[in-house]
This record gives sequence, C-alpha cells and structure tokens, in this order.
Amino acid sequence: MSIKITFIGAGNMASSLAGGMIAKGMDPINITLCDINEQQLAQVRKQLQVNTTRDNINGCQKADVVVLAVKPQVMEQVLAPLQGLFQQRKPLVLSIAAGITLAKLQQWLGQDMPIVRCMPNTPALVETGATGLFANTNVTATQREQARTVMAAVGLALWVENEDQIDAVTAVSGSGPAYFFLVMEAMVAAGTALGLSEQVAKQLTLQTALGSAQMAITSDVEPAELRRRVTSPGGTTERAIGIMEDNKLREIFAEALQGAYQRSKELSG
Ligand SMILES: NC(=O)C1=CN([C@@H]2O[C@H](COP(=O)(O)OP(=O)(O)OC[C@H]3O[C@@H](n4cnc5c(N)ncnc54)[C@H](OP(=O)(O)O)[C@@H]3O)[C@@H](O)[C@H]2O)C=CC1
Ligand SMILES: O=C(O)[C@@H]1CCC=N1
Repeated sequence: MSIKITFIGAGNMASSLAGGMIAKGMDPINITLCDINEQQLAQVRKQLQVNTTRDNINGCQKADVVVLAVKPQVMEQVLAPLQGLFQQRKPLVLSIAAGITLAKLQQWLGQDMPIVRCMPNTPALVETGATGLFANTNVTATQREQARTVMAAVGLALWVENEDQIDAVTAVSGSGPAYFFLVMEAMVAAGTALGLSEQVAKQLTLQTALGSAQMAITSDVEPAELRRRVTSPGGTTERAIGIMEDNKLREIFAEALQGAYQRSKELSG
C-alpha cells in the first residue's frame, strides 16, 4: 500500500491500526499520527517509527486517506479547523468514532466530503481485527476499494447494508474484545480459586480461547454443535453449561449488546 494515511488521534485504536498496517508491510514513512498529547506521540514514534505531529492541519496536508480516531465527544471541535483544508483538497475520510453519524460528519466537514464510517476493533494490532464499513454517496467505487483495503490490511473487513448496522457492529465486534477479555479474567480467577497457579490458569484459559476461535472459524460446523461435542451426557461440561443457562447467560449478552447499541446511538448527540 503506497497511499499516504494520516490518523487524527494517536490513542489505542489508531496505534492498533497503524501497528497492524506496518506489520502487514506498509512503510511507516507513509503513515502520520496527529495528537495533542506529546507523550502519546513520543510513544508511537518509538514503537512504530511513524511520522507524528501535534498540528492536525499540517498532518493532513498530503494525506490520501484521513482516519478520524479521536473520542466521539471531541469530534466536532477537532474537525472545525480542518473544514477549510478539506474544501481545497478532499482526501477520503474514514471515521472510526462510535456513534458519530455520516450526517453529523458531513455537517462538520462539508456535504460533499467522501466519508466512510468504519467500526474496527483493537485486535487489528495483531492483524486479526474485524471491521464493519458503510460509505456515504460521495465515495467513489475506487475509494470504496481503498477504504476496504486499508481495513482489510488488519483483518476482516465487511460492508454492511445500512448505517444503522454500524451501531450493531459496534455492539458485536467493536466492543466485543472486551467481552472476551472479561470472560478470560473470570476463567483465570475461577481456575485459580480451584487451586491452579495464576500463571497456569492463564495459559490454559488463553490457549482454550485461541483453540476454540480457530475451530469455530476453520470448521463448517456451527458453534452450537461444537459446544455439544464437548458436552458429554452427565459430564462436567453439562453441569457447567447448565449453571450458565440457569443464570441466564444468553439474556445477559442480549441485554449487554442492546445497551452498547443504544449507547452508540446516543453518542451522536
Ligand atoms: N478502543 C477501541 O476498542 C475502539 C475505539 N473506537 C473509536 O476510536 C476512537 C478512538 O478511541 P481510542 O483510541 O480508544 O481513544 P484514545 O483516547 O486512546 O485516543 C484518542 C486520542 O486522541 C487524542 N486527542 C484528543 N483531542 C485531540 C485533538 N484535538 N487532536 C488530535 N488528537 C486529539 C487524545 O488525547 P488525550 O488523551 O490527551 O485527550 C488521545 O490520545 C473513538 O472514537 C472510539 O469510539 C472504535 C473501535 C474500537
Ligand atoms: O467503548 C467504546 O465506546 C469504543 C467503541 C467500540 C469499542 N470501544
């Protein structure tokens, strides 16, 4: 990829995406990260050898693609000074901010800007990210392919059918890594309580998570059937799953994802 890409905001998600792109072979010379926080910039410079600047306008001067990676709450104030530059020269804008609609972004950047709303996740750092994308009508076919290529460099990249589905993607895969990390934390604690050392409980938990995900991804068999194959009648798994079902694990997930989806809607203000 020889396009020039600039990230506005150099936090968790921008460094995960940039790190994943570099791991995939993109030259860091073509990547610029902008942030108001010099400490944050020093860290990404050291880690990734990318260009950095505290001046967002300067950082966007030569960009083919600009990724908006600041918190939703500061997006409007971050974009106001960029409107002039983007009226002269229109890069493809990818917004990864949860909840900020295309209508709001167009209002803040100009109605004619090509913008793709993307919802990636932090496993992008290890090239196993999952991203949903939805483009506004200003985005050309070439730019659609450019947006997909940027996100596909760090994992799975899927177009969704309408903008509302980006809020659903946020609830499923945007926030999703945190759900799995919570399950890992809980399993390590439970294994430690059963007498394993924390280190052994952690190694077993993480390897089990990896193996389960790999099995589910590589086989044609549905997760429900893979679960049944672990669950011997009258055995240990049956007892454990029964306790999870009695405690309404499925309902907890349904309610939790509904909460994330609603919060994504609220963030647009
Ligand atoms: N974290 C995740 O898993 C995911 C996050 N997202 C979205 O990505 C976006 C970024 O999230 P995340 O990376 O976690 O957030 P971070 O807080 O880690 O990163 C945002 C960075 O932007 C900086 N910043 C604030 N104001 C400006 C400004 N005016 N110009 C340039 N930089 C500025 C912040 O500095 P300071 O801290 O000093 O304010 C911070 O370093 C959010 O909109 C979020 O919804 C999407 C998918 C997954
Ligand atoms: O929690 C958040 O709001 C962001 C969006 C998805 C993951 N992190």
